Amino acid sequence: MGNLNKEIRDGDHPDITEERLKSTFDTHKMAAQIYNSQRAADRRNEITSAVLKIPELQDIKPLPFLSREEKVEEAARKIGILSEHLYDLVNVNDGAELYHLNNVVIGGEGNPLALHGVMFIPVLQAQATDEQKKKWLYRAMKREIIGTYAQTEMGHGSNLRKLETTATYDKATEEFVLNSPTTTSMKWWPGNLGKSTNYAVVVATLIINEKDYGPHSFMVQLRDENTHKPLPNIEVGDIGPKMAYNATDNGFLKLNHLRIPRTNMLMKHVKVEKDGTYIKPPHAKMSYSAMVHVRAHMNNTMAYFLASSLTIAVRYSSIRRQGHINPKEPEVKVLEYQTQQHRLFPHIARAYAFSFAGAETVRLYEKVKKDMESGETELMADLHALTSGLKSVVTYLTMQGIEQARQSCGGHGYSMASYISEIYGIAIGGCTYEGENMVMLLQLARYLMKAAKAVKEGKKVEGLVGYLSAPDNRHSLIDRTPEKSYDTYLKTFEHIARQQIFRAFDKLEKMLTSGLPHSEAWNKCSVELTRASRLHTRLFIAQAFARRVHDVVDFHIKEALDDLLHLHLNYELLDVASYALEDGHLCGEQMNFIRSELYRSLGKIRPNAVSYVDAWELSDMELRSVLGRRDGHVYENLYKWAQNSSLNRTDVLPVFEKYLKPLMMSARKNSKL
Ligand SMILES: CC/C=C\C/C=C\C/C=C\CCCC(=O)SCCNC(=O)CCNC(=O)[C@H](O)C(C)(C)COP(=O)(O)OP(=O)(O)OC[C@H]1O[C@@H](n2cnc3c(N)ncnc32)[C@H](O)[C@@H]1OP(=O)(O)O
Ligand SMILES: Cc1cc2nc3c(=O)[nH]c(=O)nc-3n(C[C@H](O)[C@H](O)[C@H](O)COP(=O)(O)OP(=O)(O)OC[C@H]3O[C@@H](n4cnc5c(N)ncnc54)[C@H](O)[C@@H]3O)c2cc1C
Repeated sequence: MGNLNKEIRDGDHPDITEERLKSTFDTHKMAAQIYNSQRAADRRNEITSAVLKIPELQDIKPLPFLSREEKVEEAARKIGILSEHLYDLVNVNDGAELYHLNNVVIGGEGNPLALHGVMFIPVLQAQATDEQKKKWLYRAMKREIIGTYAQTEMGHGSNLRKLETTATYDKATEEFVLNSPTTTSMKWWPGNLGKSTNYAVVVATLIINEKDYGPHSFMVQLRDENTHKPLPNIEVGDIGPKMAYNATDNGFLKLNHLRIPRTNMLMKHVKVEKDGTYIKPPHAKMSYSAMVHVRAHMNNTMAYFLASSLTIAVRYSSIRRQGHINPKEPEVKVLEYQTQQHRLFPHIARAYAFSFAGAETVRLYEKVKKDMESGETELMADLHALTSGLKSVVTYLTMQGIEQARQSCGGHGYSMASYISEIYGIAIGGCTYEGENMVMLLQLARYLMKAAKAVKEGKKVEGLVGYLSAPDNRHSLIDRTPEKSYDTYLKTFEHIARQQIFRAFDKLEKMLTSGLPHSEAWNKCSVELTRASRLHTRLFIAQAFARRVHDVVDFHIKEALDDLLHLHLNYELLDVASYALEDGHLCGEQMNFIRSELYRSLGKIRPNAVSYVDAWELSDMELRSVLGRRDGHVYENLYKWAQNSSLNRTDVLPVFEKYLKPLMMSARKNSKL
């Protein structure tokens, strides 16, 4: 097969060039699959090229060498330049392009407008009336004001019904009185709340005539638009350094009987009339739309984080030589070791899978969003279930994959020069934010239990849970069908998910029949319930991957994706096989078959490994990793990178005279005695 990777460059490390010459597919055509169209893939590269030509948009030094204050300032400096020139420099057209521009120029550690774009604008789009949009949304879109989404409190994040911030309606003045009555009621965590934003959508418990109506959204001006000083009755600040994501000022907010006009409650779907009459929304959870928005997009964000770490690890593994396979031959690239392949390749397949599952999720999200505009809410439950499960499974598996990528780089993986630790720190926030993973799995479990109940009652269920009422084979046909017939794999995944869903259902029913209150029975079944949710979600991911491969027309791309899918199905099935061994759906012989298919897949993927990660088209500027450099010249650049360390400014640090010298002197004196 001739080289299809057009990006062979003079001067690149010969070991990495050798990899690219082996490629069986055109990485830019593969990028079209990852980014869902050739146009989108082209645009990413156009944007990167435009940015590379603008000196003031380059990093002033590698980000790990910046202090927190410098990180915050750098992000703000760049966002200022970008905001001014967004259209003339790169003519950004949509959210995906904006996200890419942000990743290249600023990186994943955040910026003052992060929550403005990700939550503040979406919440206004979904929940503000036309009049409110005129007042705030259009100003927000022009960046005349900067906002965030302030929901979580020090004491409560998951259980929204117990938020302590109150919004009490005062009929006499037609105002809401917003109050943080306790320390734990302070808003705590919202991104950019600390120092950057001057407005926030604050989620507070609505009280009318002493009746609690649950969480509702209110627009609150936090700071003076000119001086940026906090307004009276408002205390606001930064919550301090975090594991990562430290260019972002996650903040706290204390409201002291702050009065805002009645018309500051976001009232597109729900209303409080002047006289205090409450008008319910068409669906009780419409006000949760901003969270669903982020959850729906998180698969792609996580795929990106995972792909970034794998790009670094796979490229590095192709130039890192250590040890021998054949003692008579030179030291091998560490990528030749089967353990290294097993450590990395299944995660490459997952990154692709998350991206394809993400594309399907965003499509459903867009449909539901459109429906909601006209008050249609039928698909909200499906979307909530799907996004809750995916959010949890994808963030968790991404965490595993990034950590494997780090370990696969040996000692240099632990250095910030790899940048993997920063990517890890940013990505794992996703296991917590936008719904703690266990909590979200249990949300999906509610949906699954309803479906299981319907099936038990003899009803047919459809859509995402349709397989629950479909015919099932007693034994898997996995090693009894022609090669590359994925139906048998998917049927085995279906069987596993179905069995676990009904196992959890039966356990729950048994406890309920024995007289246990529902919430107690639910808690006692919750591990089984979360397992059911994970298996259901992993089935969906495998199906989405198979659907995409099925739809691809280009022969080389289809073949390369098919190899990844084959690896994915075998690896994932081995990971969950105990469920199918338990009831004899799979037997020992089939386990051997799956294992040998997995090892065969690793060998098949190996020649294309660098191309699979190159296809994500992540520029050096965007990766910010010495190990992940596209040209493979790691060692000389590691040395250059270390020169940035402020500890190297002088040969002798003041601590020598201050502490080390006296320590050694006194030790020497003592040893002479
Ligand atoms: C583009 C983005 C990309 C990347 C992001 C990058 C940077 C951003 C960085 C950080 C952003 C982080 C922002 C945040 O973290 S904001 C705060 C997020 N907080 C949460 O997610 C809180 C999680 N908790 C909840 O969502 C809820 O409390 C709850 C767990 C869902 C429970 O709610 P509750 O009101 O008590 O409801 P239940 O009684 O449990 O359920 C009743 C009923 O309602 C259904 N339900 C719940 N939610 C929804 C929904 N959103 N849509 C539809 N239906 C919903 C639920 O299933 C149940 O239905 P039943 O039929 O079973 O009764
Ligand atoms: C980087 C980052 C950015 C954030 N940005 C924002 C933001 O912009 N705006 C905002 O409002 N918030 C933000 N948050 C807050 C975030 O949304 C919450 O921290 C998150 O929803 C989890 O809630 P919690 O902290 O209350 O966790 P808790 O609910 O206290 O979780 C603690 C433990 O309790 C368990 N648990 C809790 N409830 C249940 C249950 N019902 N059943 C079983 N187990 C349970 C959890 O699984 C977990 O193991 C951010 C958080 C982070 C880390």
